[in-house]
Amino acid sequence: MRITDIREARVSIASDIANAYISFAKMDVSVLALYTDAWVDGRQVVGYGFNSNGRYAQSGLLQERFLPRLRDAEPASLLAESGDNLDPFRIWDVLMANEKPGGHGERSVAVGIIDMAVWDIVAKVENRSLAQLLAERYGDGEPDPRVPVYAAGGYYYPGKQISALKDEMRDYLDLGYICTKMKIGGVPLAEDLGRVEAAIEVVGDASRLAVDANGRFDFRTALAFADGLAPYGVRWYEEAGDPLDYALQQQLGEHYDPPMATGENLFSHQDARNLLRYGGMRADRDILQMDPVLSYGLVEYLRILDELRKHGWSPRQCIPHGGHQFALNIAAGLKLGGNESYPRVFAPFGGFADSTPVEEGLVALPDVPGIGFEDKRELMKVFKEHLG
Ligand SMILES: O=C([O-])CC(=O)C(=O)O
Ligand SMILES: [Mg+2]
Repeated sequence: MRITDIREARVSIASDIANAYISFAKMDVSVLALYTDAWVDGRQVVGYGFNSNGRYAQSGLLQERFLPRLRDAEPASLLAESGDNLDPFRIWDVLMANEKPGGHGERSVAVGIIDMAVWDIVAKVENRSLAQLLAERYGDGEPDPRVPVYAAGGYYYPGKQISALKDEMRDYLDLGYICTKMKIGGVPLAEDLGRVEAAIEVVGDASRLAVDANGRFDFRTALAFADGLAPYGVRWYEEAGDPLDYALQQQLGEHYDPPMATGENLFSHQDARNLLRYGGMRADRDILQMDPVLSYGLVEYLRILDELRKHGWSPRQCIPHGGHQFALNIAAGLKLGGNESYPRVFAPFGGFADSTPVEEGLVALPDVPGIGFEDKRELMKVFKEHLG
């Protein structure tokens, strides 16, 4: 078996939304197709990958460094022992040859995109969903049949009123979600608390609403928001300060008892380990959001989960960032606590398979080999248009 063609393209997901830190006016993603000479059930096996929102397309790193390494590798060096499927771990080593440790930058995103496409292929060659494959290789044989998902949104839009935020939250409930998330930190505390109250009014209970500051706050502001939020009892308080400021996170945890969440901007098992060592995160309630695509792919995410276990954490405390089907398969197969979802924003990369609507906050996985993109018509259209 071999990879016969590699195609990558940049696709815009620009919109007029903003969180407390960035505008998405120029946001884009890389999409990738790896063609192979393998055929299953009369179909050529093609693996697809893309990066989650929040980091830009990785065309430069992919075209100049990582895809040439994949192209130039001896085909047999990419294969599992059996010789009839790819080996994601061997491929990871090929991609990361001559890369120094630390300073991960965004190469972790480029590698994650390739890793997603590789796992799509591996599961398709085995003719089962990635969730099933992961449960068989790393779990107890059976994936979770349904995964809890929450609707992420609640962004700042130009001129957006409280009434629009409420409409948005209502829309998510109508789509079958029970829990949602909204942005904070883009306006003064009092104004944000008004927005939080309005959202709670719609979702019905503060425990169904998470809030996300996107790393905006210094310690004093993080504490002021903590004091403002504490009486409500929101589901979690996400990325209060800079993602690498473990001391801030640790001190926040001493003041703020309800759940905190962070990790979407930690891109390696070493960074995740530092969070567990120094960030004061509490294994009985806090949520870890490392995103398998942004952080060097599933190969590295498995190392992150190993670190978690060593530090006494259950994978059930992980709810990955990104709202993509790759993480949904990982959540089901490795029995995480849930997955993010973007039902409206970042379409068609957000949301899940067409045949598995969200019901009561849970989503099933389609019975489709691989990651299941073939059951997501609008996304397949984008792949076909840009990757042939
Ligand atoms: O606004 C963003 O960058 C996305 C984000 O933080 C999230 O999904 O938690
Ligand atoms: Mg976030």
